Amino acid sequence: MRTKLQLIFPKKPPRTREAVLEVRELAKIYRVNASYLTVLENVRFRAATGELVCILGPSGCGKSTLLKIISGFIPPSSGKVILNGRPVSRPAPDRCLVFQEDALFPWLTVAENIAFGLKGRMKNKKAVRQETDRFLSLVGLGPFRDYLPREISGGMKQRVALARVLILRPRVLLMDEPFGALDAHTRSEMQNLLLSLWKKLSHTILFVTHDVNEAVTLADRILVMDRGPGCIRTEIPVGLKRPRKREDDGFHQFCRRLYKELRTDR
Ligand SMILES: Nc1ncnc2c1ncn2[C@@H]1O[C@H](COP(=O)(O)OP(=O)(O)OP(=O)(O)O)[C@@H](O)[C@H]1O
Repeated sequence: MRTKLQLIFPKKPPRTREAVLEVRELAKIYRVNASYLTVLENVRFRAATGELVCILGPSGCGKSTLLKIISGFIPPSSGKVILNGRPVSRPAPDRCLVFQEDALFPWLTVAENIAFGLKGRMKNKKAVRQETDRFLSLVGLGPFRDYLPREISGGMKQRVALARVLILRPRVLLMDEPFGALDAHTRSEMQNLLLSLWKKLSHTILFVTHDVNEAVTLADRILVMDRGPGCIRTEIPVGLKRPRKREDDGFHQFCRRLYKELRTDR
């Protein structure tokens, strides 16, 4: 049965772009001591090439578990993840995961951290340097190329974390509350940076958050999850024009509707 809010929100327009990622009837059961915990049940959705999809849901609904399965770090108990027509069975550079606390290599400089994943793939040192410079500049860290991670701020570390995965040209970028530990101003700067990189590089992004404002700022489409066990309750296309401004009435209205959708007693 459709909820009241599903009736208020416009239906997603027909997808014109090819699906790059398909999650089919995914379930995950963890074994904890002697008992079993069903964390995900019947999760299914698709993400088109170049689409920015936010996954929004309460704590413990299985958002991180879902991203770990899509990245191939853990297997599902049943169901499948299909990327470009092929089932995912292990981690691969076509799917890169960025976490809230991204551990950079502390003994490498900013530029060396960004170049790290390229070295096994590109033999030509000049080409590695050129690519590294390009990504340093894309994330605004050109002047900091020789700094060590301990010498830069939390926001700058997340820029390095972003650059070092984007340089690998993943088909799908998986982001697990990547800006959750940043102050409000830096967080907003990082959201703008992510949007400008996404516009330039047009990769598909799955972005997990429990911040309604963040989801409305970023997403083409929001998947709202429920817990106990985790499933996708509804999909909401965000029809607001970009760039989105938080002070706009349309933005507020959208957030209010989403808050309602997230309430379990609605
Ligand atoms: N390796 C594991 N073994 C057993 N249970 C786990 C494991 N990983 C996660 N869980 C459980 O699965 C449930 C979902 O966890 P998960 O981290 O995926 O949720 P989440 O929605 O990302 O939460 P949050 O928003 O708080 O980060 C929780 O009850 C958690 O305790």
